[in-house]
Amino acid sequence: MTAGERNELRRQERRAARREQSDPGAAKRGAAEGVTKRPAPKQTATSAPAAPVSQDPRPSGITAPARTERKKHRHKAASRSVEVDTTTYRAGFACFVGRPNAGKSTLTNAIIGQKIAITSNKPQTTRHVIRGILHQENSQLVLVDTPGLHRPRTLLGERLNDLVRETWSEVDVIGICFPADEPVGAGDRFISAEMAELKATVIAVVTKVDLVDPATLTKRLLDVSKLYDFADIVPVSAVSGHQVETLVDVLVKHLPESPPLYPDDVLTEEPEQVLIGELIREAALEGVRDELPHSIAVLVEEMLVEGRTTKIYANLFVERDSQKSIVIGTKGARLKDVGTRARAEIEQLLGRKIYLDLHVRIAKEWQRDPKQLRKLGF
Ligand SMILES: Nc1nc2c(ncn2[C@@H]2O[C@H](COP(=O)(O)OP(=O)(O)OP(=O)(O)O)[C@@H](O)[C@H]2O)c(=O)[nH]1
Repeated sequence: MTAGERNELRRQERRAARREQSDPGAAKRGAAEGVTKRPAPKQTATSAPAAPVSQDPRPSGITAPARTERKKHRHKAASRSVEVDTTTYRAGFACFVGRPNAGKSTLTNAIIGQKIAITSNKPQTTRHVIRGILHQENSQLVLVDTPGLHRPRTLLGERLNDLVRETWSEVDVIGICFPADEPVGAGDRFISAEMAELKATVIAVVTKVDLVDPATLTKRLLDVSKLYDFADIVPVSAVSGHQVETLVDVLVKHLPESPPLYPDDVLTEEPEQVLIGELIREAALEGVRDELPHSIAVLVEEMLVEGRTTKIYANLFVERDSQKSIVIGTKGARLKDVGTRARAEIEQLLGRKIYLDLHVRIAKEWQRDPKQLRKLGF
């Protein structure tokens, strides 16, 4: 071995030791991540029996509440001491798709039981692929959150579409979300048609059922059932929790038999800084009535732990001067408000006190500039 080779070997050993020190689970997770790249064989998913058909006058395949007495839709992480029976254990990836505002993020949060995806009543606020992991005794459900599919107008739009299609091709189950309070439309037909070529099992999720009466729901379920040959159709309300557990059961039923893909203490793969950035962006979007959602990006520049407080320095990027004034508001009142709301959310996420330093900056045309997009994490 040459001196150069010896040095390289030592460098590699040092790097591995550092990695292990800073994140002892990394090696295990790394191995698990490899599984996501596998050409996921659809083993049991396609052959799994359909969910029990209810007595309701609904199309076949619609899944009625399996257990009416189920208390809550929160799930505890499986205890470490639980022996995993890998012969019946299922693990895999699922994602929710659907038109903007269909309730995908809210549903992801309801299933994982922690605020990991970003919700807002403005369409198109979900940008990052955020994985939430639901650990149950005999299954592990990895939820991938994607933005919607759109006619791209900018480089960002194209990247987002690529991301969506890439995600669709990697998951085991796709749940198309149809809001119960809106009629089935062209967007729903477009998304359903996109499913034909995919290897994943496709189910329909009729969301926000708390907003409609039974007759409207029945009509919506029938309309949805005509769109595609869904493996199951599940009506849910992420807000009331109605049928959220049933939906989890259905998703899990369609996962392949597989050992766990992640250690049982992992809730999301998204780094803390990205989650914090998303919470700030969500706060900044509140009450904005124009096209601003597409133009705001947040980058958490630095996080410093000082005693019991974590200091967070973040930049809020907009594209134009006029947008900057909107975000800041009269005499800075709006930005102050954004900071207060974001701080409360972040403190809840981190479970400790934070000091938040927010700056609004202009990054001209960032949605069209590859360098800026990279910097902002796209
Ligand atoms: N009443 C009711 N409202 C819901 C429910 N699920 C979501 N919402 C509301 O619908 C709006 C959109 O929800 P999101 O979860 O952000 O929708 P999304 O599909 O992720 O939206 P995009 O990120 O735009 O694709 C929010 O205001 C939610 O609070 C539900 O089950 N019941």
